[in-house]
Amino acid sequence: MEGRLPGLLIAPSILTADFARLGEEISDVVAADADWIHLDVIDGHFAPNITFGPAIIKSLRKITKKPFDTHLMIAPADPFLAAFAEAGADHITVHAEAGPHLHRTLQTIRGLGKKAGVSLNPATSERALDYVLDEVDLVLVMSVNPGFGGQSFIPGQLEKIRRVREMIGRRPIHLQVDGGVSPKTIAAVVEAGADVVVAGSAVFDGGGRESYRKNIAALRSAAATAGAIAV
Ligand SMILES: O=C(CO)[C@H](O)[C@H](O)COP(=O)(O)O
Ligand SMILES: [Fe+2]
Repeated sequence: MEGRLPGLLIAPSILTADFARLGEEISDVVAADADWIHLDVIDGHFAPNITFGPAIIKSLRKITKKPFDTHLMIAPADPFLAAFAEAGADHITVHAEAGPHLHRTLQTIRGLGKKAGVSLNPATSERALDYVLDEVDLVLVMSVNPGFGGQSFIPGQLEKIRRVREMIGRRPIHLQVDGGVSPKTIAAVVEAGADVVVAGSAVFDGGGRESYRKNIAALRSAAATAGAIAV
């Protein structure tokens, strides 16, 4: 497909969707060519917002078979991993800052039969991944501080994305970037090494599947110009 970067996955974040019509909103982004559905779980303790938990995810599971990419901004995460797995999460990503036993947490997620992800806040070094990469299926670099959609991309995170890409080497690990990704920033993110981008406000703009289709297509074609766009 013209303007489409092979291998790039787009994961719309439902944080900026209309929560009164969440099922329809998910059907609409699926119809609009989303690859994964990114579910932001926030507890008001680890990050300053409160969203939803396993019960909502279980209901949404009926809407689509697309991978549910679950971003846990909660601490502690360990007591809730089984509930998110049972609710239908496919990927469970925890924050490196959320608990003292990251290695054990990642082993638990894989033991539940799910893909294990680690997320890094903007102030967290990529060195937090040392000694756990063999337990990881996905690294999520936050390009905003966690909690809210619609924030501005933090350009300093591009250097971290490049370093994580180098650390991953030939391992089969996705490198995902989340926060402030738009047609203006996506090329730089992809050029730095991301193969999965999360986008909330850039996708859920306009309302309805035709707008979402245009928004996702705009992200894909901007990504395909990697090299030409600065942030
Ligand atoms: O994890 C998140 C916030 O904590 C969201 O996934 C992220 O902010 C997406 O929204 P936007 O693309 O509007 O920045
Ligand atoms: Fe997220």
